[in-house]
Amino acid sequence: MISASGGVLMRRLLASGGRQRTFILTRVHASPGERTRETNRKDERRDEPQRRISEMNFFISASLAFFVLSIYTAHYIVELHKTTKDSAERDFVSKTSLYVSIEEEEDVSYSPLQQDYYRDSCPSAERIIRKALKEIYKARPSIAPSLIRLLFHDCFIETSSEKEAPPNLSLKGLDVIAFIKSELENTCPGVVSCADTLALATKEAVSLAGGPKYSLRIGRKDSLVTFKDIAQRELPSPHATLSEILARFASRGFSPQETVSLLGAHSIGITHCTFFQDRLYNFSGTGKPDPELNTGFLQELKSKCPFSASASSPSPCPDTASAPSLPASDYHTNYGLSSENQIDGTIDLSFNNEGGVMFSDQQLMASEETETWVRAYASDPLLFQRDFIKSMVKLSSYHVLTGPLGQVRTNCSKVLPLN
Ligand code: HEM
Ligand SMILES: [Ca+2]
Repeated sequence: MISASGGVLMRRLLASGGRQRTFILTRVHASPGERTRETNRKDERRDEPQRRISEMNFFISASLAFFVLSIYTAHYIVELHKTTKDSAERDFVSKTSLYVSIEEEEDVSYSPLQQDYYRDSCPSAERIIRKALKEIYKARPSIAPSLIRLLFHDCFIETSSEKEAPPNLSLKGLDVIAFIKSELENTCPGVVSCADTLALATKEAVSLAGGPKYSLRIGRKDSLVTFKDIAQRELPSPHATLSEILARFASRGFSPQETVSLLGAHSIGITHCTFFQDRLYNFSGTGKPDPELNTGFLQELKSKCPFSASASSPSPCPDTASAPSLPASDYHTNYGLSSENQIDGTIDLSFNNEGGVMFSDQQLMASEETETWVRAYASDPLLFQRDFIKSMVKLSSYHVLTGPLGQVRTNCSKVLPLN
């Protein structure tokens, strides 16, 4: 089993080994002192076509190094399979080896899921998902970051149907999952869960955006209940401090290192101005900008996100500081509408590839441990890729329901906000 899946992994990695890629993440969290060096390049990234290019170049590495890693990984999997007999021994081996495979970790920790769960019931499932997403991505490349974010929210709050929960209402990509699910229903009615559809579609999205390919075990079931209260409380805020962020992730079993790797996802996609406006105009109630923002960067951000009283004054909603993942106005006036209907401006999360635009991202530089990982990932794209994938697999498998514990929804669109 392990060597077989390792072979698949290897073929997939090799298949993508020839592409030229650019690594974007890494300057996102660079220190303020380093920001000025790139200020001359920033204007190039402002318009939409440029944004798409940066999305497509999501994550990466020189193809040669990528190649080498994939070979080592596959080799390691094969060797491991030959030499180990039980999981305790495998555990030992994986802890002492430099090259720990994603497959291996998944095998030990998430056994209810399987490599080929729909082999008999819906053999074309993965192909249907891949094909649909490829088409959609061509017309709408922003679907890639949207799905990655959707997966994070869905896994973090443990159910796919928090339709009444404000933080999820603006989540883009739900429509696409509903569409892909309807395609699956045409071929294999009632077989493939919404949770697997999302996990597999997100895997494709990462790859389409230029990120690494990975394999994912499947067989998730959909939840029978919603967790709207959990949804409101448990999603981290863009104003969260490092200790708050680490605590949220730790309570779900993610180490600081894994947390940093996951937040590398903020190297693609957009954020609304609302989520960092206080850093520009009224940081911590001082009436002044965040001193961490250097002058040039601050001016750029201000020109993208002009002062808006509602965003900069203390929130009328006491919960907003600890919970929301969408603009405050969504909470209070446009409840239920997509954030795309907002007047609020947006900015690329990779804007300038410099300091973190969101306070929560910048916070990763606030402790030695997390800063070390930010720098390590910034200087070693392969390490980042590998750890990001491992964390995505872990996230995709967090608290999954399997077997009789869950259901297979026939219609994911019931989680759509406007239905
Ligand atoms: C401390 C934890 C996190 C906070 C506070 C946070 C917050 C946010 C916020 C406020 C936005 C902007 C949304 C908008 O304006 O529409 C955003 C976007 C995004 N987030 Fe996070 N996030 C966190 C962790 C994560 C993780 C773990 C992932 C994935 C593994 C992720 C993936 C994304 C992506 C890809 C986008 C861009 C979405 C798009 O362009 O449509 N985030 N996040
Ligand atoms: Ca969920």
